[in-house]
Amino acid sequence: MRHALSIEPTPTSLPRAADPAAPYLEITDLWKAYGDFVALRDISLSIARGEFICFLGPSGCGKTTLLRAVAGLDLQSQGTILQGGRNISTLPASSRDYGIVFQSYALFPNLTIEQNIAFGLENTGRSKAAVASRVSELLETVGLSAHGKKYPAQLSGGQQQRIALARAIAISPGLLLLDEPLSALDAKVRVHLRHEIKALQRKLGVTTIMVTHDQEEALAMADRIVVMNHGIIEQVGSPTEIYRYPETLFVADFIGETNQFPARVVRGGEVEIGHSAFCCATDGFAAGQAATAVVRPVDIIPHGAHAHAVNAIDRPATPQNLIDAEVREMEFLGMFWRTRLTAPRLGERTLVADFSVNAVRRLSIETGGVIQVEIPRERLLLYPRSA
Ligand SMILES: Nc1ncnc2c1ncn2[C@@H]1O[C@H](COP(=O)(O)OP(=O)(O)OP(=O)(O)O)[C@@H](O)[C@H]1O
Repeated sequence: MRHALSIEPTPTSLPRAADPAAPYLEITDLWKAYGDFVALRDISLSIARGEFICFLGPSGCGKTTLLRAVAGLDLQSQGTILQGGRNISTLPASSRDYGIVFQSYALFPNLTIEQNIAFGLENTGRSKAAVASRVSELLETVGLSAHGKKYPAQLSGGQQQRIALARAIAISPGLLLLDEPLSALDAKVRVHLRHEIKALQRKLGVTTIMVTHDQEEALAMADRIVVMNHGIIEQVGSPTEIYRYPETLFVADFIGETNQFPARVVRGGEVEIGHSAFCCATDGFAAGQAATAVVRPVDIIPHGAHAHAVNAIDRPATPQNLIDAEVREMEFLGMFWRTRLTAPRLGERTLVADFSVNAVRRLSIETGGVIQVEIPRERLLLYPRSA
């Protein structure tokens, strides 16, 4: 067993000669326990210089614990962390090279905005004039030049968070850590600030880790997402990889929406759902194996009533995956229609499908109507299920 639950004294080494191909942050075999409870279990992760990484997962999965280990705010029980080739595993937070932004803006209420930003700069040996010039540059960077003389309470939540960001990047840290920085803001400000943070990160090229439980935020902002669950990493990948090719049922379910059906592999390339067989990739599954079949509502393709006909214009790519379905409910969600369908071939279960406004109009889809829908072969995913 690797998880000896004590802090391993790891010597702090001098930085290695910079190798541009080497990861900027390298976490290896990291464990964290609180008493008997293991919060992080054998985490290994490499982050490239300049990457924007999101730690994403449900409450309690360990994402904040991992961020705090990187920051030196909570030491890991075991494992190593290298930053820029330097072993920082046991360095105190004050000796590490990062700026951090928390969910609660954590600005000093009795200091002006300028003084808040200047705070971390004043002990860096800069002259007063250099500090003032850097502060005004940072205020301009976050678009709040007119507010330098105000106090935090005189700014909105979104503005305060931009100041917290300016303060975090003031000393040009090697690493920017963002702990749910947008969670306390209302939806509109959150979406706006998302773009600002991403643009700023790109401009500065600073390696960034953001903790979030908001999948949309992670998909919109991250170069790569680290999906966590119960103290382990379930998958690391780009937003499209995570969304399109979830490696586990947990990831499929946590990112985006899913229909899930109990299924059984019939033979290579074919799976039985409800009362009939559908085509899908069955790599790694044996004939007869129980599985959970997953398809996203947005991936279901509506077809005209006669899509089966040999000369039909919108003939499906996989005719075997075309099913007759009755529209039980329709809900207009602004950008699309969410429908609930029943289909004899799927048995008792309801299939949720999202159709564009155009498709609904073009195919005259309405509640009570019978349509044909295709479950595309490449969008039907299988995960192991205990029988
Ligand atoms: N100081 C502590 N003592 C004991 N258990 C802790 C401590 N800090 C965290 N934990 C536990 O470790 C687990 C991971 O906590 P962590 O804060 O990392 O989760 P999280 O993924 O960031 O969740 P959230 O989104 O709710 O903040 C949780 O079960 C939590 O209860």
